[in-house]
Amino acid sequence: MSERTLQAIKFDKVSTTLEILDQLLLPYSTSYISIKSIENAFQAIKLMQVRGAPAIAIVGAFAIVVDTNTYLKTTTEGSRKKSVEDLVKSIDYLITSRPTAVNLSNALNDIKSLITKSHKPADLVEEVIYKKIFDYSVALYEDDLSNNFKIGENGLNYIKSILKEEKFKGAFSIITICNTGSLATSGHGTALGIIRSTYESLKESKTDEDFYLDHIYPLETRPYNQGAKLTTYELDYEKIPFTLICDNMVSALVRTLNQSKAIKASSAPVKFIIVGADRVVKNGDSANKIGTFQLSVIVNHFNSIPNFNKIKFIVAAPKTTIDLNTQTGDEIVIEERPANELTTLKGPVLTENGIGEKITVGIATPGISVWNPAFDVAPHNLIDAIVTEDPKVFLKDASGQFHLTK
Ligand SMILES: CSC[C@@H](O)[C@@H](O)C(=O)COP(=O)(O)O
Repeated sequence: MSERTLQAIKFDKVSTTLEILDQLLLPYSTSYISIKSIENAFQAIKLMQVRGAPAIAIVGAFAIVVDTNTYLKTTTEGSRKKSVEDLVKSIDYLITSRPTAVNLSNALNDIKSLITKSHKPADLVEEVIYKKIFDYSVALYEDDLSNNFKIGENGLNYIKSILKEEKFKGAFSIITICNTGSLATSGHGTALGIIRSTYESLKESKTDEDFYLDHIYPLETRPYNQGAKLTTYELDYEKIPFTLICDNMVSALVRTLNQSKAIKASSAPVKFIIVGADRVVKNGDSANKIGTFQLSVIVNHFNSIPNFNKIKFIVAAPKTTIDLNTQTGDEIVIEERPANELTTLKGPVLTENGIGEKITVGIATPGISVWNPAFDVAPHNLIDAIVTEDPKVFLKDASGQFHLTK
């Protein structure tokens, strides 16, 4: 295996080059691919070589930078033909690569308005436009990174406050779905960022009276297995103790652990389910990887049992994922993925000598009808807290309503 890394996006400000870690090859091989144009980015995002709401927005923005730079470098002032209208059209095309995550459309619409505010549609693309796109994209990347560390800290403080309020003592566990870590963002991550920050701060009990984070349960996250392939890769890299489970093992795991029975890995009860988001709308309904909704239902079921060890359902996302223009989750467009992502599995042959060629294996009857939504929506009434970079964690008021702000 080539050297392991958690850096999903590499943008070189001096040479104006963009490379992304090919997430379809992880965890078996670490290889970067070069993104040289808007079309390259469209394909990489659609194929999920880069995925995760913040990461696709950043790659989309940097791809416009690279594309525009190449155009300006390969044309002279006299030979330029690309108009602002042409550029806006290609940005609109890039937005369609993945519809559910709002970060991509937010960032690319921001870039469009930056350009159209100062230039008319027929104006030619020139250096001053490039500079605006460059500055915006670099700030998007840097802000995402610093916001993720704040999300981590704010999530940790929320977790501590809940455990103190409950007078909880001893070891606890966390369940998470999909991949929301460094690979899905500019670094550190959102839900996985909270897990990182919490483990860093609460990895061991300082006194018998303390609580500490003992174990993480990442879900496999069918059908694309972002949890099995990517979250386990990140947790293993960081040496955070974890045990992989399938998506359909959550209820059994929670019932076992929270009734003080042990499994081989740990006996620490599950106190938090922490998920990322692709779009958090005005009332707090949150779209995230398919399977997230059922997690919120499971939490609700267990929390309704008297004397059961209570669980909090937390959504972690930067404010760039909040969409105040959409009122409820019913209005969110859910991306549907191709049938073969459910009926086949792709991966390398694992041989005694290491990793062999990549193959596709069938796991369902060929040609059958398949429904393959990439996301679902956890309703706000089943969400306890929405953690952003803002130190004030969003909680519901007495009537069960969130009041989200940008
Ligand atoms: C910080 S990433 C938040 C979400 O984008 C993440 O949880 C998720 O659902 C990613 O889905 P994916 O289909 O892998 O792009």
